[in-house]
Amino acid sequence: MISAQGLSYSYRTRFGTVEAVRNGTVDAVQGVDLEVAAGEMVAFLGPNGAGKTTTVRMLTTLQTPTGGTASVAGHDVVRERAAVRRTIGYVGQSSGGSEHRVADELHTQGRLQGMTAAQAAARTAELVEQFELGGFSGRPVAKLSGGQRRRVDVALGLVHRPAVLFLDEPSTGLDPQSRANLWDHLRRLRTEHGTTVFLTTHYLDEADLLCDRIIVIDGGRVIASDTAEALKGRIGGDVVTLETSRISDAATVVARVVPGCDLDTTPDGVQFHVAHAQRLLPELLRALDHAGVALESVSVKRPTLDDVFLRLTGRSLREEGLPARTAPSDGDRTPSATEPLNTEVTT
Ligand SMILES: Nc1ncnc2c1ncn2[C@@H]1O[C@H](COP(=O)(O)OP(=O)(O)OP(=O)(O)O)[C@@H](O)[C@H]1O
Repeated sequence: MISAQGLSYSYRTRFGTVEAVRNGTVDAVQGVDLEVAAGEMVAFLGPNGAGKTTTVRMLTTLQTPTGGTASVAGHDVVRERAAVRRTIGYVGQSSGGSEHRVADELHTQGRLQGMTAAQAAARTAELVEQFELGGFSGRPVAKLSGGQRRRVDVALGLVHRPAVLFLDEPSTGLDPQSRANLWDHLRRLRTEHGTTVFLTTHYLDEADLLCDRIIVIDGGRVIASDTAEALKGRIGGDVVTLETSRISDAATVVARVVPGCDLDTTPDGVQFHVAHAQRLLPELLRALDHAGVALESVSVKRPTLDDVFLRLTGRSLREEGLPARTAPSDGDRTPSATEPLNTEVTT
């Protein structure tokens, strides 16, 4: 349903503030290959600046790739833009919300998609019911809570019954309850309507709990693609984390007591993977004590997606200080959360 081969995008920029900058360009997406089957719900996971939004904007025809090819439902994203736009819904990163009433926004979107007034009214009623918007469909979108507004955003992206829905960070800024509620709606969309859903996120739990498959992107390249379980299975064994200020001494002791273990240092200590951690801890703790390495904490846990990311990239998705957004290049602009896709966009 979604297919990309060697998809790439380089921004022209006047300010070189990220490591990916080369000769006045930022290589934001560097040869992405991906395949998403009909009816799949896929999370596109990666840290800030990994290239998620840029990839989605190319797949949704909002930006023209500078390299590679991609198609959605068999339509090329460059040569058959209009056909792609008819097939997809796109919900961008959260907007402030308009001053128009929820029902009017849905109705207008239906009319923009070429429906008659009667068809738009019927579709509005359907979506109000499906997304439980009835309690506030007469209120201005801008006056809704973040979770309510996000449901309206998703409903707006679905007015024309697209076969594929793209969502860019759908739950950023939502409280846990609103996020769970949105996830329920997205799950129902897939199970009841067979919609293919492709969402970007940097929330590990969202990718883990909601999606059939996870594609991990980092530095503009896909570094993994599998189910959450299979990705976690790659880690093998328990994850042991030792918090200490004596990081290199702790690493030396761990390497001696658990030879061949996969050892990483973190900002607060060391982390390694081993089968049956509980059996080796007494000996390890004695050795650390003997070496005079004081520990602030010890934890043992089953692998998480963050451990997978740490293994793949050598750093945690939760780390601060990941690449920041550079100053926009000339001609770029940000779409509203539910930009009508039949509007031509210059990139
Ligand atoms: N308009 C732009 N001009 C120049 N560089 C840009 C522009 N937009 C994004 N970039 C850069 O391209 C890279 C990828 O950005 P992108 O927004 O695709 O990442 P992302 O994974 O969606 O990040 P986030 O999670 O923060 O939304 C980053 O290095 C970013 O700074």
